Amino acid sequence: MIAILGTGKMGEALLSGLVRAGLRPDEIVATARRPERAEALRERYGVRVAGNAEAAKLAETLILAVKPQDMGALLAEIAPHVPADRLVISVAAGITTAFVETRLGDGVAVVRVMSNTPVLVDEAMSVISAGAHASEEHLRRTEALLSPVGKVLRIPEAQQDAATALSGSGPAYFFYLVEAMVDAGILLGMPRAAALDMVTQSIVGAAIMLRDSGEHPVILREAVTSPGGTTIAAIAELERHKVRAAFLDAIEAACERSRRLASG
Ligand SMILES: NC(=O)C1=CN([C@@H]2O[C@H](COP(=O)(O)OP(=O)(O)OC[C@H]3O[C@@H](n4cnc5c(N)ncnc54)[C@H](OP(=O)(O)O)[C@@H]3O)[C@@H](O)[C@H]2O)C=CC1
Ligand SMILES: O=C(O)[C@@H]1CCC=N1
Repeated sequence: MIAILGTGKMGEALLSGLVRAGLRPDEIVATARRPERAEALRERYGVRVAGNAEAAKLAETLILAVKPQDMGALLAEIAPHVPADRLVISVAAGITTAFVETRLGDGVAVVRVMSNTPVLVDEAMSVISAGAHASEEHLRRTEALLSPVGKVLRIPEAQQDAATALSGSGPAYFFYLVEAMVDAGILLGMPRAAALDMVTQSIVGAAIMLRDSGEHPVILREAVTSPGGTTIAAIAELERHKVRAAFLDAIEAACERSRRLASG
């Protein structure tokens, strides 16, 4: 039995992925703070819903998916009900494995995960790190849960905040970029729906080329950039507006925020 504690956006994305991957709904128990939310999850997926303490007792694997600010309260609530042989997977930004271990005690195995919302389309990027008591087997169990919904990479825990800033938040940067490009299309008099189609297909095509060609992004960009042409006119403006520097600063800020999240 797998429990998802705090089934909001990320918890539900993971839950739907587990169901798509073939887990039976009766092998999953979900918890939520509001009864109407729990009821909606039960109706949508046929999973069992329960309180946190009951779910912690029932499941061998617990996925903690509350916001970082709510993690202390959740751990205090479940600590008396988590036997030492459980695997506890935390997907919260900024929450260290030590934070969870200290509150659950007794050598419980903790794996820290940073995934992202493309889990909804089985294209997640999930990075995982073992806590002090998590073994190779615990990492394998975590990989088995996450690999049906995307790519999984093991990283040292010291890199988790950087990964949160890059791939955890990453999809938001691309959506933001799409919004901006569609607005540019509107500025040029393009209908919104057509502009969105053009930008979406361009980003999908570019992403697949990046993933499947094995080429460096610089090579792929240079192939689009004709001497004296349109692309270099646009790139010159992006450079003039320091867009590259803005990305460096933005992702550094996200990493710094991740580091501070556990303290509220
Ligand atoms: N969204 C994303 O792209 C990503 C999020 N994450 C991480 O996932 C976690 C959740 O984020 P997200 O899904 O966006 O946030 P949400 O607010 O959508 O989900 C958190 C859920 O937990 C519920 N909750 C809070 N406290 C409790 C409790 N004590 N018992 C049961 N349920 C509780 C909340 O209930 P209520 O609705 O009543 O507040 C809410 O539904 C965060 O830690 C975040 O860092 C990681 C990667 C990507
Ligand atoms: O914005 C956040 O804090 C969460 C973590 C990574 C993506 N969303």
